[in-house]
Amino acid sequence: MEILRAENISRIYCQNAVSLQALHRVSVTIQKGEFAAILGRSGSGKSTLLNILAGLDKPSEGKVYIDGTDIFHLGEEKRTLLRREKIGFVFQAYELLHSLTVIENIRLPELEANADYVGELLDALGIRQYGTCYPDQLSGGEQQRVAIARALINHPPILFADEPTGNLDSKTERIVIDLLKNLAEKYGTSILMVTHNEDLVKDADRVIRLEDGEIDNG
Ligand SMILES: Nc1ncnc2c1ncn2[C@@H]1O[C@H](COP(=O)(O)OP(=O)(O)OP(=O)(O)O)[C@@H](O)[C@H]1O
Repeated sequence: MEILRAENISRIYCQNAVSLQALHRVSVTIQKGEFAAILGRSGSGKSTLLNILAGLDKPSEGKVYIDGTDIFHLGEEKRTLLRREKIGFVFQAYELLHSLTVIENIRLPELEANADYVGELLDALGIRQYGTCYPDQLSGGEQQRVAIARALINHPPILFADEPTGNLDSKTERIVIDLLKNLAEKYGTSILMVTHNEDLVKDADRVIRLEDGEIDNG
């Protein structure tokens, strides 16, 4: 069963009267529960593709279906609601709110979140002791674990992660990737992770290689 299907995605950026084709007719399908990695060099279009698949940016051409819904056929408001219901997003730079505690950050996308589930995520990610701390008091790896908990709080069927360990040392990177994988397996979440690190893609069920904005099937 597929959770995401993208058909012939192209993205052209226009800047200073110059246009740049960042993606050219990229098609991708992600199955329920699958852990897929998008691998490619800097500038190959990885972040552009991830942002479009997550509905954060619009393609110049092409369609994206999440759980069967054509997301760019929806108006802005409905797309935001669909994102809230179906998508979790983990950013390289964590993007936590520094004036909120760890627990407040985690609950932010889902203020009605069940307290037991918040506790379960805190335990699973080994951050229960930091619940009332502020992000600045935590290490980078700990902050990324908070960001993963926040991304999972709404039980999304698909989790997008853009270089989630890009700011971490290799030991912490391993811990974060293992946690991400274990949680996704536990909750049946699909993961689509962008990386340029060949070592990390060994964990993935499937690797999608991007080169100059195109899928490299070679
Ligand atoms: N907002 C933008 N305006 C204009 N050009 C952009 C914009 N965002 C990205 N680009 C260009 O599109 C191409 C693809 O960029 P993108 O960030 O998707 O690649 P990437 O593979 O994620 O790179 P990195 O690994 O360095 O993050 C690059 O040539 C980049 O300069």
